Amino acid sequence: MSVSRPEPGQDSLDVVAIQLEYDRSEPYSSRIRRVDDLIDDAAGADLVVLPELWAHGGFDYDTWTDRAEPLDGTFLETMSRAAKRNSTWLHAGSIIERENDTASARLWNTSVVFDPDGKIRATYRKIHRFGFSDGEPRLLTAGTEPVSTGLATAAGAETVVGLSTCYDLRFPELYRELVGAGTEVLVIPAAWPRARVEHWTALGRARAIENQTYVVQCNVAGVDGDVALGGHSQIVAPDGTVVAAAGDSADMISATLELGSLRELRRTFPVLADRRLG
Ligand SMILES: O=C(O)CCC(=O)C(=O)O
Repeated sequence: MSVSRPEPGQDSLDVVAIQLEYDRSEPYSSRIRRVDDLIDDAAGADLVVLPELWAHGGFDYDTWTDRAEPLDGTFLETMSRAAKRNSTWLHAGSIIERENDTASARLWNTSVVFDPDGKIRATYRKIHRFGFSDGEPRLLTAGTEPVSTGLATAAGAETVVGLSTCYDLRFPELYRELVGAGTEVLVIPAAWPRARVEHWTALGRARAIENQTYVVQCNVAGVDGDVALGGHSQIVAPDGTVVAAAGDSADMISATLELGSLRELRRTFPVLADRRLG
């Protein structure tokens, strides 16, 4: 992982997380067009975040092989144009990424981050696959590399964003690695079920507090097949305060991330420096 640490400063970052709701009757192409318009509604943000597998369907396993795309596929081309049109950083959530056109091609659950020129600046293949003996472990290859990326705004703010996806949230050791690489903002797209939504909100706050990072969690609402999704996207400050929160249905939440305050907290309450293991 190669990232540079930002210079200290009183920078801030305006973030919007778009909590989507969809059902399987909505055609794939219409869903993409609808979300493309929603990205325009977030115009002015420095960073726009979408949920995990929102186009491909978080639990729509039977469609994954057909819908899977390479990183230069048409769906991500649409996301690239949206980032460029709005001059925004866009975390496009994740896609089912296809390795190549062969029948034995590997598939990954891959998050993709575009810069305001519409260029891919980071991709992250989900390391912890959800489903135990079914779902992701059955269909997808696990990622192996933690990924973070530098992010700079036109106004001069600079930070490092650490990537992870949904079930990863249960594995705190991943976040320690990301923080070791300079991460100040954790972005976590998800398709997290309603049955365990308390875990989603509590673990997001825990990751923020223990790592002294902002945490941007973007979930899906509604019902995907027979799975009720949890919604409750949230943006958490490094002291654990929830600064923006969504409810049970489609929503757009926003917050200004005060990077100067984060750096001040780390300076005045330097718990990360007291780590003894790893
Ligand atoms: O950990 C959980 O409870 C949900 C995880 C999940 O739904 C996923 O990673 O897709």
